[in-house]
Amino acid sequence: MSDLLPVTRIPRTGLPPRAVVVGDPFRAERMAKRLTGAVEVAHAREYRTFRGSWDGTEVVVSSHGVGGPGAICLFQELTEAGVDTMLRLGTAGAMQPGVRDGDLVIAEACVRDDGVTQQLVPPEYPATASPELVLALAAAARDRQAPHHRGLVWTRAAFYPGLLPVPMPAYVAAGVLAIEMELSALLVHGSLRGLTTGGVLVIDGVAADELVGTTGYDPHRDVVAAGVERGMDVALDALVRLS
Ligand SMILES: O=P(O)(O)O[C@H]1O[C@H](CO)[C@@H](O)[C@H]1O
Ligand SMILES: O=c1cc[nH]c(=O)[nH]1
Repeated sequence: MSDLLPVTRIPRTGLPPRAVVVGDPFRAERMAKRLTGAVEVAHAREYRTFRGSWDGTEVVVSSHGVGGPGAICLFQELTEAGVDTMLRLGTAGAMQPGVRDGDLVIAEACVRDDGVTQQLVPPEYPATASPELVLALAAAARDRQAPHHRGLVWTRAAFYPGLLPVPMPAYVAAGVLAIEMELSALLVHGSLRGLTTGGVLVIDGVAADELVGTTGYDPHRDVVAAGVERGMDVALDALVRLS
């Protein structure tokens, strides 16, 4: 058997047990630059994996790309490698007034529209974050004075619209805070494997009807970049708080 896992090329042994996972491989690299003694341990496809330490705690930082089906390959292989705590730092569109660009949304649970976990477990099964990670994230955000909200997130597989109506008004009326694409896959995977999992998302625009019209979505703005920088510190601090 190879010493490397098949999809991500992560070594099967030797990784620390706590990880931050992000969508964008460049975000993983930027985050690794914050760590002491960072080394890249794997790079295959959209999956880049680093290890290093933050405030004396050894951590993994890994990218999972866009979309639940690809992301869950990383979550599975990190689990095979011995990681037992995974925290997603992503971006998301706001769904409620008062949830602003650059704010953090700490997920308590997700709507499971991820396009992959329906093939693993019945759709009624919940996608919930580990409460200790929710509280650690909230405490870290407070300490960093990062504007933040706690609540429900909609994970949805389709980014660009198609022909079918999107149930946005119902989920807005139901108080869902933000929409993104991978977190429920992580939370369901975590529950099925007995892991500690959670997520913190940086708001990068408003998820209105025109949500992902190619002119309406611009995550490449200073207000989002500043939020991502805060989100990285908050995510790493939360992992340290757990240890
Ligand atoms: O910024 P990341 O972590 O990639 O998260 C969000 O951004 C991507 C869409 O642009 C999707 O992956 C979505 O979940
Ligand atoms: O899925 C996503 C991610 C970021 N912003 C959005 O509006 N949607």
